[in-house]
Amino acid sequence: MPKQQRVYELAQELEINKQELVSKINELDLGFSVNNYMTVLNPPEIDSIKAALGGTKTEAPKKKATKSSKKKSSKKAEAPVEDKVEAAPAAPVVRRRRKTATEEDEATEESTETEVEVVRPTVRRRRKVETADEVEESAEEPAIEAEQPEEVEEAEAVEEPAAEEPVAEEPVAEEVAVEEAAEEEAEVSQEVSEPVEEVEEAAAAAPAEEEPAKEAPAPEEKAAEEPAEEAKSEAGEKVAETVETPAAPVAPPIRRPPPRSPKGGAKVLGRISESVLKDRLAAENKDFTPGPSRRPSAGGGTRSSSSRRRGRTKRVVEGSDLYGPKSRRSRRGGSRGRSRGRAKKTQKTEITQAAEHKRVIRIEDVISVGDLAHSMGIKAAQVAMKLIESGMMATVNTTLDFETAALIADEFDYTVENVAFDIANFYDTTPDEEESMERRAPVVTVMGHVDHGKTSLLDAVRASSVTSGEAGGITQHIGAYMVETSAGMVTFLDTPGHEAFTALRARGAKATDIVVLVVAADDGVMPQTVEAINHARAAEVPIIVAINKIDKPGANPDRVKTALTEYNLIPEEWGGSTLFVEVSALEKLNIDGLLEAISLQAELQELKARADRDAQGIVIEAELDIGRGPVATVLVQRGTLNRGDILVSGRYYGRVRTMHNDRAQTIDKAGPSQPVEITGLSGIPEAGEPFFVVTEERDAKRITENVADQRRKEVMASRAKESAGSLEDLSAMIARGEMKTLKIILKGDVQGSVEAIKEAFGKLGNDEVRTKIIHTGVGGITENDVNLAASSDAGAVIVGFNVRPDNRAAEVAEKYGVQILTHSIIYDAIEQVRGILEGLLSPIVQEKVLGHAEVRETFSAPKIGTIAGVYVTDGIVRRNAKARLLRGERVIYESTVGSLRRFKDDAKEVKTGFECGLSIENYNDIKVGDVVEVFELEEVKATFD
Ligand SMILES: Nc1nc2c(ncn2[C@@H]2O[C@H](COP(=O)(O)OP(=O)(O)OP(=O)(O)O)[C@@H](O)[C@H]2O)c(=O)[nH]1
Repeated sequence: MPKQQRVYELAQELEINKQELVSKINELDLGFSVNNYMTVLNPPEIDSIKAALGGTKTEAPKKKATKSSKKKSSKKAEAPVEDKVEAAPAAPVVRRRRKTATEEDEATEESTETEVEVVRPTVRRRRKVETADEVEESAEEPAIEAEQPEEVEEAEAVEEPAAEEPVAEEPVAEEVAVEEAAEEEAEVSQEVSEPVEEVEEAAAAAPAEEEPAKEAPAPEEKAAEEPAEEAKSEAGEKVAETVETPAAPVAPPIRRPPPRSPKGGAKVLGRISESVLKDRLAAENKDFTPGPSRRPSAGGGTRSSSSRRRGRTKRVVEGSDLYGPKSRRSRRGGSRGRSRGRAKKTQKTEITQAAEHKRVIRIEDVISVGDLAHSMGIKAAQVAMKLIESGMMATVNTTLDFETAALIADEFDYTVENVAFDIANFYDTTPDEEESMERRAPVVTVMGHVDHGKTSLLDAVRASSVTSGEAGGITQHIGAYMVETSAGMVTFLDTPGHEAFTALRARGAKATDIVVLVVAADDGVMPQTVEAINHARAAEVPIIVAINKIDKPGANPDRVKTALTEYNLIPEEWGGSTLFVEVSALEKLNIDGLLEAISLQAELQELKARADRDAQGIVIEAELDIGRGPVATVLVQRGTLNRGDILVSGRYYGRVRTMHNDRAQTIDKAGPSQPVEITGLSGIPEAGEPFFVVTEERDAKRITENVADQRRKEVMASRAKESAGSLEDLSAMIARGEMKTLKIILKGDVQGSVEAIKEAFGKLGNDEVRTKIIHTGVGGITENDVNLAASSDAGAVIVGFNVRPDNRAAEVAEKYGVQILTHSIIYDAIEQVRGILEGLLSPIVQEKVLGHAEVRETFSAPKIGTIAGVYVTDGIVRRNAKARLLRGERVIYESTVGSLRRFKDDAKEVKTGFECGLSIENYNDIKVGDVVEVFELEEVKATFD
């Protein structure tokens, strides 16, 4: 001490159950919460937990004793299960009861575990928990399995009773998987426990909610520890079976004395008669499938803890949105693991109607058919069938986008929720209450054709500002500034030019309230004027037309007005609704008139914002200042930005260290429509990137990390799509000279075949193209492989020999456009790669002679030059075909056939035996006796042979 501890370590120290400790920490409202028992606690947190849990320790010795004895018996039971389960005699239920009933004085959570064991064998559950723990600590990465989705399906269908598949086989090593498993366990436990209570009540047992296995008689525990392990295991299995198979013989229930305990959350132990249980479930309109390989409940409070955790997922930063992809992967892995475990445990599928709240499937943009089916607890084939019925060919690996997944899920009465990380979810888009808002300055952007006077007009406006002459009011360029007019403040974005405007708009940010369209009176409506109109229209921003340069002699404002009517910009005096102002930026004529028009327009728009809230806004521009680090000009759009606020913008965040207004004055706060220059960000955000303020720095960190991750993937995706969209694209790349090597990631089922294929690939190719193995490995194709392929400079293909991509890898490959080639015959793999390489070879250009023509006479034509009167001796002569002039054996000139005529008519081609006149493009020195050889070039696919 003092040192950090994980929750489970503290639980060990406090001698309480780790899940229970998680629940308690979150219940105690200590000012922090924990996600799961792997969460790291700081010394102060540890102290406050210990202080708050002072009373808990008193229970510890009992618990420990119970737990250890339970573990002991549980462990004893484990070993034989796998080998002897089939040989064991069936008498199970009683034995199970005995074992579980031994848990005298067991604390809340322990008793709930026991209760689960009533209906499902303890052995497996205990093992899963323990194994998961162990794996969690030891394994960094789940074992890669050459997992074929079909196998999963098969497994679901087989559903053999198989306690022998240890959960540790599954890649559940990661924390989140375990956590999720725990959550689900809790739910199962709760569901299962309800009937138990009922049974107990029926058996005249009183306060079912109250007490763990207090009444469990000691002899039963002994019985549980008897050497007849196999019988016990068998018992567990049998319990499971009898519960779901109505025809199975049912052992008579053993009634127990009503349990008593002052502690809440514990459940009464009692043996459940299958028929009673079934009746109970039937009464509740539920079905019961004992399959889920869920761990025993970690305590009476676990359900609430689980829901608390869910509740937290809705929090900005605790949500699943913020979990890294790694966690998500492990979650998936975990869920697959459970699926398989469940499949092997049950004899046959029973359709379990999920509770309403569980009928929501959360996906991140996409989901595979297999995963979707799994989430709905149905066979992938059913989902595939639905898709095929709707006209979409699908396999278990087909990736569905959110819309399709939602449609299909709806067919099965499920809802799909897209929980993909989207920073836009963090922007508060709910409008503030009308009464909380106050008038704000309009934000104006000046646009127009080049040289029509945008900059001059902005300068003139700035100079006209009431405050411009103030001492200390040295204007500095911060990309935006506020001008005080007689009608109030106006904010000008000093980003003339369409690019800046569109850059802001491209990010969905609407920074501008009014566009001032500058049109030079002497030049009129020009292409960029029209572009500006279109941009403003697209952004639904009203336009004020400033007809500039009216001081110029050739100025013709009416011509401009007339021209603009074509674009539906009609001045008021002509019956329209557009404000037109005639100005001279140079002479500073009527600048007030322009500002007045702006104020009038702003009034019409009733621009309001709430000031007393966290700031939100947009980055106008940002750059790196050598001395100050990243400097950003931001426009506050709602709320007030304070110095010291934690600001998040795209990938970057930081505490606002300094804040200056457009006159370089240090300020502490900035309200709506105010542009300020800030420092303190971790990087340079892009112009147009929205920003918002968060309270916790760690929230900012997590959000920006996710944004960075997401943007990286987007870049990778677009790059991969461009570069590795298809094999044809790869060929196109080589044609463009962009790739000379075919990068390959090679995965195989065994090292031997990987080595053999690697060697064979190495021999393919020639001087021009070759393979380059950038990664090899034994095992299934994983998301990492796909990421590697996608991030490879020129894209890479993945070759899988006797292995397939897991669902996640397939999804990501689809997303990034990474090619995955799977084979089970080495020869085929080699041939395909050879084919790709050959496709990458530059085609061979061959010459094909079309024919010859002998020059019989020559004459010259005005415009054309020398015309040769020729006789086609063989083949054909074609207009525009390539031609070379031969004099004897010498090639005199190479060009194309220009004009081609027979008598007075133009001809396309002339055949053997005919005469015609032709010219050779750019060559006149044709002589009688020369031969014109006509030919064309054709491309032939190159091969290595
Ligand atoms: N006579 C006259 N000349 C003007 C007026 N406004 C601008 N000019 C001149 O027009 C030219 C272009 O003005 P700018 O303000 O640079 O025009 P701009 O639209 O900002 O140009 P770009 O930034 O290149 O798109 C300059 O030489 C200005 O002096 C005006 O009202 N009257």
